[in-house]
Amino acid sequence: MSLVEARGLTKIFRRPEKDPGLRGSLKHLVQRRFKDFRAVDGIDLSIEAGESVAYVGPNGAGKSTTIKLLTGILVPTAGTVRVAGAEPHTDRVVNARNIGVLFGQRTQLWWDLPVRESLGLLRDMYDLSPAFYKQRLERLDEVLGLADLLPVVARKLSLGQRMRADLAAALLHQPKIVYLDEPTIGLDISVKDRVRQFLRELREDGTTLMLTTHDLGDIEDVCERIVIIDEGRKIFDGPLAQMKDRFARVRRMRLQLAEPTPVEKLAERLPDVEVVAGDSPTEVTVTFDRFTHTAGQIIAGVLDVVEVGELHLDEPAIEDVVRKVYAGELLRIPEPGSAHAADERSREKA
Ligand SMILES: Nc1ncnc2c1ncn2[C@@H]1O[C@H](COP(=O)(O)OP(=O)(O)OP(=O)(O)O)[C@@H](O)[C@H]1O
Repeated sequence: MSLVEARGLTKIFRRPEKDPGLRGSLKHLVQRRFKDFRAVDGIDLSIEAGESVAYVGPNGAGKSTTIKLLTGILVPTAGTVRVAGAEPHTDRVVNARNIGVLFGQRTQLWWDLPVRESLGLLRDMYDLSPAFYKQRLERLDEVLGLADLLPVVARKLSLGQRMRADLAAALLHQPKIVYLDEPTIGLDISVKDRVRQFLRELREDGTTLMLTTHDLGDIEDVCERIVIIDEGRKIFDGPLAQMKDRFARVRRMRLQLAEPTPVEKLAERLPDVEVVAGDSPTEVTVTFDRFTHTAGQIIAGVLDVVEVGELHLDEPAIEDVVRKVYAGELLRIPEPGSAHAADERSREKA
């Protein structure tokens, strides 16, 4: 069985529905109306021990709600969820021992206590033996540079220091899986690098990671797998490289031509494609939509006009794809070659 197993996971919130203005508010006071809203809508998710998964989607996609369902903070409306064999919302104590949680925007440290005392309280809550606690603190100090922070009161820590102390708090009991919500938000580059390096080490130690982030660097540096959700539904689940393949739509080909050729001649032969002259009269760059043209068609079109010496197909940037995810544009991109893609092409042409 996978470490995390969710089947048809669904969370429906009841939202008050009221007409605009004061009149609407007054009416709502006497005659309450509600509407169901599916924040998480039938998600299937399996995560194996040792995996590191980025869980991404535009604002309001349902990321935090999913994490809350997996951590047992929320009870699902429908579907099932098991984490290390336990049902998070019913087996709360067992679940708490198996998981660690870090919310980049909030702290789980006691605000007015030195970090050492917060960690001591967590040690007692998790019932850790003195030997285990000592060995854990040493390990966390090695990777997070914790020693300097231990005597400092949480509210006096800088954001980067607070994040290190919070990571230690989330990891003290050596959980099987750690959920990280925006773990590098607001950190400067050097602290970010340090946190990412630590997350990689954690992964190497065999800890399973699931993180939500808007930061491409976190995804590239820490995760092998990416799950994209939108409007509560999963729209992609696979390796990062595959995501690029599936969603990166615009491709760029740079060609070295056998002889100087006006770009207009090439453009005539390649309608719906952008042809731009390069630095020399024998260089051109062709930008095309991978869903409407293949690289082979582009090369054939150019060869009808002129011989080609060398060509180079640029790798699509993951950054472009992630930007589209956060702009909520991915839903509109159909699977290449699918009937839906053909429909969209004919719609675009029309
Ligand atoms: N307690 C609640 N009651 C009603 N609606 C809620 C509640 N919690 C979340 N929602 C709604 O559910 C949807 C998903 O919210 P969620 O916080 O999971 O999104 P998210 O993907 O984490 O977004 P963000 O990137 O902005 O944090 C949103 O439309 C949000 O308004």
